[in-house]
Amino acid sequence: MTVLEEIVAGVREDLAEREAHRPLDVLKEMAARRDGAKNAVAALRGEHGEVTIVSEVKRSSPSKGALADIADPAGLAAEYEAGGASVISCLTERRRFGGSLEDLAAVRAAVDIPVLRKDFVVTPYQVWEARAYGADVVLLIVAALEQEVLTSLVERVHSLGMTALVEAHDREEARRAVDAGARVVGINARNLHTLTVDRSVFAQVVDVVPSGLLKVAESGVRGPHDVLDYARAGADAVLVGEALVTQGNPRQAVADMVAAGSHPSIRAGRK
Ligand SMILES: O=C(O)c1ccccc1NCC(=O)[C@H](O)[C@H](O)COP(=O)(O)O
Repeated sequence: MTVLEEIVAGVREDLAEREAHRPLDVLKEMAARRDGAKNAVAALRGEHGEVTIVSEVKRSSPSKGALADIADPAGLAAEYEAGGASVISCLTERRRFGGSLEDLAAVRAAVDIPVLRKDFVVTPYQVWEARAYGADVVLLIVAALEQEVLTSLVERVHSLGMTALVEAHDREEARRAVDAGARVVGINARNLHTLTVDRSVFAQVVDVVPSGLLKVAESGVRGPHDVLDYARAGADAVLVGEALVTQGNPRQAVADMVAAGSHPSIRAGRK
C-alpha cells in the first residue's frame, strides 16, 4: 500500500463514522446557513501582479511527524492574515495531520480571507462538509481520484460556489487536472511515494497548465528565497506549511514571504 492509499483508507474509515452520525441532509442545512463562499480565485490572483501566499495550519505530517503544538488554530490563522496571507489552508485530516473540521470552522470564524479545506477528499459528502464548516476552497488530489470522480467533484465544488484547488505531482496529473475543469491547479513538490521534496517539479510541470488558469506551487518552501524561485518559475501563488508553523513569529514569517512575492522584479515580470 502506498502512503496515499494508506491515508485515504483511514480517511474513508473516519468518514463512514461521520456519515453514520450526520446524514447528508443535515450537512446541507448547515451549508445553507453559511454566507456564500468567498472568491478565492481573485484572492489568489492578487491585485497588483504579486505572487500571493497561502499559509497553512499544519500540526503534523507523515513525512515529519509532529511539527507544532497548535493550541489555537484560529489565532494562528489571524496572525497569518495580519502578515498578509491571501488564503488560509487548514488541514482537516485527523490521523496523520492532526487536523479536524472543528479547526476549519474556528479558522473560518477568525479571518476574512478565503479558507481552504486541505484533506483527502474522495466523496461528495466531504465537499458538503467543507461548505458546511465554512470552506471556500477544497483540495482535490488527482493521484487519489479516478478521472470521472475527479471531474464530478470539481463540478460539485464549483456548483457550491467554492473553488477547487486540483493538485498534481507530474505532467500527466496536471493534464488530468485541466481536463477535469480546474480553474486553479496546484503543483506539489512532495512525492507521495517517497515523501521527498523536489522543488524543481513545479518548473517541469507548469507549462502543461494553460495561461488563464492559476498555478499554485506547493510544499518545500523554507523562506522568501523559495517564494522568489517559485515566482520566477511561473507560480501565481505559493502554499507554505512547515516553515510557518515551526518558528516563533508566524506573522513576520508570512510578511517576509509576502514581501518576496510582491518584489518589483516579480510584479514587473508578471504584467
Ligand atoms: O506533508 C506531508 O508529509 C504530506 C505527506 C503526504 C501527503 C501530503 C502531505 N502534505 C500535504 C501538503 O501538501 C503540504 O502540507 C503543503 O503543501 C505544505 O507543505 P510544506 O510547506 O512543505 O509543509
